[in-house]
Amino acid sequence: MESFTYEDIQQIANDILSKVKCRPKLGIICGSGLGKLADMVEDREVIPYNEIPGFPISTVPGHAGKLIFGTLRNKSVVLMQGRVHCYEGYSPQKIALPVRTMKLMGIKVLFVTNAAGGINRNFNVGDMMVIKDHLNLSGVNPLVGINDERFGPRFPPMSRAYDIELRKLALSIAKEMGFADLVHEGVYSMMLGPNFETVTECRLISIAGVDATGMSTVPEVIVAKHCGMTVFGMSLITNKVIMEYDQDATANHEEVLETGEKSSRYTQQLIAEIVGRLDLDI
Ligand SMILES: O=P(O)(O)O[C@H]1O[C@H](CO)[C@@H](O)[C@H]1O
Ligand SMILES: Nc1nc2[nH]cnc2c(=O)[nH]1
Repeated sequence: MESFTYEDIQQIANDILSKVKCRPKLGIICGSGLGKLADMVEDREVIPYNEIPGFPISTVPGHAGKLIFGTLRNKSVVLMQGRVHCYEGYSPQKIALPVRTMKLMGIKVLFVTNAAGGINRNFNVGDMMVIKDHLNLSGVNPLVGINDERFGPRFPPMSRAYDIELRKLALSIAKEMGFADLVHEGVYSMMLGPNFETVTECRLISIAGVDATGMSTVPEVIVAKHCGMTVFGMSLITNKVIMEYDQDATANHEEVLETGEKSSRYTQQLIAEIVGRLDLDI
């Protein structure tokens, strides 16, 4: 099994920090088609993943593969403009590496975003979902292997993974900003992918209480919680999943990216506003 020691990751974190002036406490992971979040960052310092020895490289369209350091609403941040997924062939441990690297760079709060298919029939394309919990249907877990207590405990709890105060803040900001009708709260599920769900899979997870489905985020959140980070998660609903047998329409990545292009404006505004109000001295 592929594994990375605390010292390996410390080395990567030190290498990265030696290249930038910024010392962020907040990390943001941009989902498919959500890389535009990086446009809000000022005083940028950019490092492509392929210039970071040991870092995984994004291979999927819509994931630029760059670390962007800078300021957002006067807060020092680092953005992952693009993530990696297990279906790209990376081990869950490799998926975990950027999050642990952020931890050892001093990140205390992690925002994770993703593009997801709407399972909840009340969700429309372009809506957002503040994640309140997740269902790991991927069959993988980045914490499998020897546990290094310097990261966290062998058996971490995963209830309340998504910070309740940040969830409340996001919903109240959406109300204040006049787009509360576009923002829901719900449960995200992760399938391994890369195929989109079958009709039966969608019906099953709907019965299980899932509101949106994707192929990412869960490994990052598990690792972030394991190492004590505060986590906020948000999905952009880029498509409605296919719930009827023999329906003509099919899910596709182009639609996912198109919706990201058209609708990520509100996601950007919401995230910027939350960041502006964060107390990062925690
Ligand atoms: O979860 P993110 O990276 O946003 O991307 C989602 O969109 C892609 C499918 O269109 C999959 O990678 C799925 O996980
Ligand atoms: N698994 C999955 N991932 C997605 N990413 C964006 N839309 C979808 C979807 O419908 N299903």
